[in-house]
Amino acid sequence: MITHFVVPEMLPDTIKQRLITWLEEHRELVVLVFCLPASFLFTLLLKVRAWLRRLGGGQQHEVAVREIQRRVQDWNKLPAKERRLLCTSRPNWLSLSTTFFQKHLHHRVPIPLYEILELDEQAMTVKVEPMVTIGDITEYLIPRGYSLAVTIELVDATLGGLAFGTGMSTHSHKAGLYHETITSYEVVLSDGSLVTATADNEYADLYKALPWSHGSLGFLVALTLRIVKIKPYIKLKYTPVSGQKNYCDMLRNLSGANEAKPSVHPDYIEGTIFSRDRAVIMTGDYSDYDPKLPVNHCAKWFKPWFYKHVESFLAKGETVELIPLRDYLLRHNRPIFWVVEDMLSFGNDPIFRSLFGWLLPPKPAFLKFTTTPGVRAYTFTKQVFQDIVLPIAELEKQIEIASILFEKFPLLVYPCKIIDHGSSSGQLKRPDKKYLVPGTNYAMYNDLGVYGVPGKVKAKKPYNPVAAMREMEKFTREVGGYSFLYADIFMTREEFCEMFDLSLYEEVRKKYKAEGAFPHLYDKVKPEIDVFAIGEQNAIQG
Ligand SMILES: Cc1cc2nc3c(=O)[nH]c(=O)nc-3n(C[C@H](O)[C@H](O)[C@H](O)COP(=O)(O)OP(=O)(O)OC[C@H]3O[C@@H](n4cnc5c(N)ncnc54)[C@H](O)[C@@H]3O)c2cc1C
Ligand SMILES: NC(=O)C1=CN([C@@H]2O[C@H](COP(=O)(O)OP(=O)(O)OC[C@H]3O[C@@H](n4cnc5c(N)ncnc54)[C@H](OP(=O)(O)O)[C@@H]3O)[C@@H](O)[C@H]2O)C=CC1
Ligand SMILES: CC(C)=CCC[C@@H](C)[C@H]1CC[C@@]2(C)C3=C(CC[C@]12C)[C@@]1(C)CC[C@H](O)C(C)(C)[C@@H]1CC3
Repeated sequence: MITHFVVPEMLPDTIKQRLITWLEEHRELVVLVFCLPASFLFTLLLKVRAWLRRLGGGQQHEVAVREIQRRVQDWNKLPAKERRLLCTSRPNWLSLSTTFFQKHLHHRVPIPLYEILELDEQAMTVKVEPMVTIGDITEYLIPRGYSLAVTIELVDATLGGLAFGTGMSTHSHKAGLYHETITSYEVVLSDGSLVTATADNEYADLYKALPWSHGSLGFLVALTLRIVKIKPYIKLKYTPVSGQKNYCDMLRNLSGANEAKPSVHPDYIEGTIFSRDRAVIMTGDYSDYDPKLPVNHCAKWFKPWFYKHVESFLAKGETVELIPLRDYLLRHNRPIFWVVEDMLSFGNDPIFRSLFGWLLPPKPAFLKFTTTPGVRAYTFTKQVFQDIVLPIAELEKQIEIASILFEKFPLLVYPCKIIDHGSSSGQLKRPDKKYLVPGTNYAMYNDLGVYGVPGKVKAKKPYNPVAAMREMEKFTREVGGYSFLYADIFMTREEFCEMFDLSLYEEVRKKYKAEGAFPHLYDKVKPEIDVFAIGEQNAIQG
């Protein structure tokens, strides 16, 4: 895929074709000598930019918010014909979605809000501006002995983006999805007014509809999040399990899907599925230093990639080690879970790691910045990036279907609590009663992560990306699950409305005059390209 952007368009076709063939044959060399150093420089440039922004001192929160309100009021004064729908001016290449929302067709409003506003140790909350990243907040909270209740593993994700998209971590079987940890949102509505929405104030309907709204109801200018107390290490136990039912049962029991026993469920749970029949289940608890246990600084650049380290326990058997909290939270960083493996097959080689490990991972923003239409088509036809929230009771079926459709391992499993908030629950459909954990108001779901080049593509077997993804989405709808909307979706509008419950959302859009001001959720997250046509062209025929 790299080839398409290093070959200048103006070259004669024959030379261009030869160059492309050469580059494709030496793809990994191109990644090593061009892509990784360029990504490294790009990351440095972004850091300098952030540093300069800090040096300049941010605007006072109230002043910056008034400026956003003023811009929205000015937009209201435009003649109706000139009023294009509103979105933030954050460039799409900075965002962590695989789609490229067409911001240039919209009226872009800058949201220059990068500050952490207040830590309240009594209430155990932190108030932040929306462009604060996971990197910034962990840098601030961890030395003070706290962490967000749901800290996702990608340092570049913003706290606002996660609030309006969604987020989950290996602690989500206790804390739920990221939005369950948000206690209030401050939002600028389409008329320029500023409101604070909480679960029990007059804007409770807005509070419920904001998660999974992707900026289609208003501009977020501040949010308050729950925090938890931490310890310096995670005591992590790796348990290899054979037999699909065995590892699925184990994940259900550990996460509390069958019975709620909060004191016995570990703080962190993760499953890495290496084949239909073999998995390693990881359970972690906060811990102080224990001289009896080995300490593994697994995030250091010369260490084996985490999922490879995990895989080694299939042969070694059950093992316990201490992992410093930072290393635990960053465990999937260098190989971006297992995405980098498909770009650089020798990336986990000990010699490569010792010499060049520090160059990893390539920055998602760099990869997006350099994406050409050819690369974009390649990404969704020959690769798959999906996180899907599904009832854990159906875990065996999930694994069967994903392995038939994509032949891609490892698969990622994070258990996650989905709370039934009653009749007006927002965009997430209420969990089916049969999935509720007895005596509670929640059901245990899980994230199923499928990342990389499908085995069928590698083996040049028949593969139609659109048909495969639509099959996966159909299954998701049938069991009452939800697709993460940062990823490409292949549903029609009707199918989308079947997967999500948009009744409260549509009411809220009318009531707070988002209609005609912000794009509709479906329009905001649907792929910007004609996936059906491109998918058909790129399907591998049998
Ligand atoms: C203790 C700790 C916990 C972390 N937890 C998470 C997490 O939960 N989820 C996640 O996605 N990422 C986590 N990280 C990673 C962290 O977000 C990134 O390392 C950092 O914020 C930005 O990375 P960088 O490569 O841009 O900058 P770097 O060059 O790695 O860091 C810039 C500077 O900030 C310091 N620093 C970086 N992160 C922290 C931190 N969290 N606490 C104290 N000082 C820090 C570094 O020592 C350095 O001086 C954690 C890091 C640390 C040290
Ligand atoms: N572990 C996990 O849970 C992971 C989750 N993700 C996903 O990544 C995304 C977060 O990435 P990030 O790059 O930070 O976010 P994005 O920039 O992709 O923003 C996500 C959505 O929220 C909207 N939005 C963001 N900030 C504001 C604001 N201040 N006001 C109004 N709307 C706003 C964006 O609208 P607009 O287009 O107008 O900017 C966009 O539609 C989420 O979608 C999340 O699901 C990714 C990785 C891991
Ligand atoms: C719930 C959990 C564990 C989520 C983890 C999700 C990550 C694996 C995803 C989130 C964003 C993500 C899809 C991304 C990519 C890889 C997988 C990521 C990092 C990449 C970098 C793959 C290459 C693509 O061309 C492109 C650059 C568009 C994307 C960007 C987002």
